[in-house]
Amino acid sequence: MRTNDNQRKPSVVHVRGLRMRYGSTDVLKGVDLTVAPGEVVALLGPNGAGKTTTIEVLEGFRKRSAGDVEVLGVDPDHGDETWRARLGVVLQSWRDHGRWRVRELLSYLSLCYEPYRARAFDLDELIGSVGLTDHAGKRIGSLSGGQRRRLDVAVGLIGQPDLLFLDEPTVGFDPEARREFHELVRGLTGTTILLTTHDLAEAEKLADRIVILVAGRVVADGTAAELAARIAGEAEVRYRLGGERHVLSVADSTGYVRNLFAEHGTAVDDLEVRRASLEDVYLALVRESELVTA
Ligand SMILES: Nc1ncnc2c1ncn2[C@@H]1O[C@H](COP(=O)(O)OP(=O)(O)OP(=O)(O)O)[C@@H](O)[C@H]1O
Repeated sequence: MRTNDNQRKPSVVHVRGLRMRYGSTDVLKGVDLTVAPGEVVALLGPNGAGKTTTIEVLEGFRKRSAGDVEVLGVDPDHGDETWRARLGVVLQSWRDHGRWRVRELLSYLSLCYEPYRARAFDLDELIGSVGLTDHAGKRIGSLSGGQRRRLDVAVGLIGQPDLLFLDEPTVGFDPEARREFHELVRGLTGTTILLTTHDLAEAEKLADRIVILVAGRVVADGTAAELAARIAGEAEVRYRLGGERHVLSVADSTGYVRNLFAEHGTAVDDLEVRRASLEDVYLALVRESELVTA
């Protein structure tokens, strides 16, 4: 977590018993979610689990069917312009404004936030912080996918938001652009972020806390290590001894390895201890929850 006294501060997002119904279909069935100031929370879940719906309710884009929701201390159904100006929203990449130049668009958008600004704002600093200084004079239509996404983030940050929403931010990125984007987000120290993603490595890299949503319900909420502890009874230990390969699952891997070395010393070779990855944890939790809700 990027701030150490989050527990004592009021939460940025506070959701209790959120329900959403489209026609006769319940899409959110009582979601509880808390995000503390400065925290980065990743919302994971299979297609159709309700992630975007949840985010859209929090952004005030959708009216919920039931439940208590506060974002920055305000019910999103009653959020005014001042409240809205405190939110940053990065939607899945948009393709408008191709003829505008980067700095020109950001400068124009920045003016819209001027009446709501509490802090000094430097446009070139923002452009620099998303790594677009060398592209500030370029037409938006000529940017690469990764540069375009940086611009999306700059648009999300232009109002100096207290809370930033990132909806599947790196879809379609090549590995280099993805890594650069992750560095960019990790550099936004102090900004509270709620992101959705299908990329588990991304969630693990960026998020302080992971919330897994399945069929409209939160089935897990914790750090990646806490989630792993929920299912990871055993670790896999692999090693080579006297030319023979050994692979086995053990509950106490540290104790096992200690005994192994005490008994065989330097004859043990190629040792690997593998704990459950976030992907193992995620798939186990989703399967378990789908069995319960089936
Ligand atoms: N306007 C709508 N009217 C009716 N049903 C809707 C509407 N919007 C979303 N849904 C349904 O609500 C469910 C949740 O959708 P949502 O987009 O929130 O899921 P998601 O977890 O974000 O999925 P994905 O990972 O595919 O983006 C889906 O079954 C979807 O079909």
